[in-house]
Amino acid sequence: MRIDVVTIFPGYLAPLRESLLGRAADAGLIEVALHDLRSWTHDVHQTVDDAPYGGGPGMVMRPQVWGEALDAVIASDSRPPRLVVPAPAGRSFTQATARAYATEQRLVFACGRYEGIDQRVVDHYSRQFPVDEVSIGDYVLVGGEAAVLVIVEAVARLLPGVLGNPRSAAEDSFSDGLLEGPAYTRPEVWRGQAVPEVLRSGNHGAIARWRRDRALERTAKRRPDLLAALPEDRLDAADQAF
Ligand SMILES: Nc1ccccc1-c1cnco1
Repeated sequence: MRIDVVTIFPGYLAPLRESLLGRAADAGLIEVALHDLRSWTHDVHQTVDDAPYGGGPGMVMRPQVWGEALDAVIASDSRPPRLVVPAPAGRSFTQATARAYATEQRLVFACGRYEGIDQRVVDHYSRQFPVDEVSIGDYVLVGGEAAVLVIVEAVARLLPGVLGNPRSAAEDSFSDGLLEGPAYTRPEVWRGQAVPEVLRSGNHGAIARWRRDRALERTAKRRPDLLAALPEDRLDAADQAF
């Protein structure tokens, strides 16, 4: 997979070259290219934003700069892109989104700052490629860069060969629609707290049941919305207690 990120703070995306993603890039599983939006400005101040039409607070990013940047970046590789624009008004980015993005040959991220990017940029490219405005949560960031780090990590870990243990991608939180329950490791007792007996019993059926119950309990308490969204056939008779 090829990933391009256009941003006015390329240094912010340096972590994409570290650890997990760094190894994946070295192994050629992911190709990450960072592009400084200001490279496509032509004035001495490298202006990327301007006052919003209709007035109001903040600044809007200019369409001309984004158009030249995205034209150049998209043309730099033959793989057809999905353009992803992190935005507070975007559709929610979920594990399902991550799974869908993991099937793409190429993702091009446009990192907006200030009050966003002139809408005509998204409208223009939507006529040529799939364009998604996505939100990673209901809070306000200064720009899209942090969201790109989140999205790229969630997507890259699903790519074959990126994770050491492929099973964990399939079994992690949200993959069965529930939150993961509590996890324990040695020592057996720590500050007077013992590991639940069942986990040391060697009874795999009982352990699986206990883990499912803890996941259902935690999901019912912390994310009842996830429980309500579960398809009927995903809950068996023993689950009905939640
Ligand atoms: N708040 C923001 C400001 C700028 C670009 C993205 C966001 C965002 C993305 N997901 C939540 O917020």
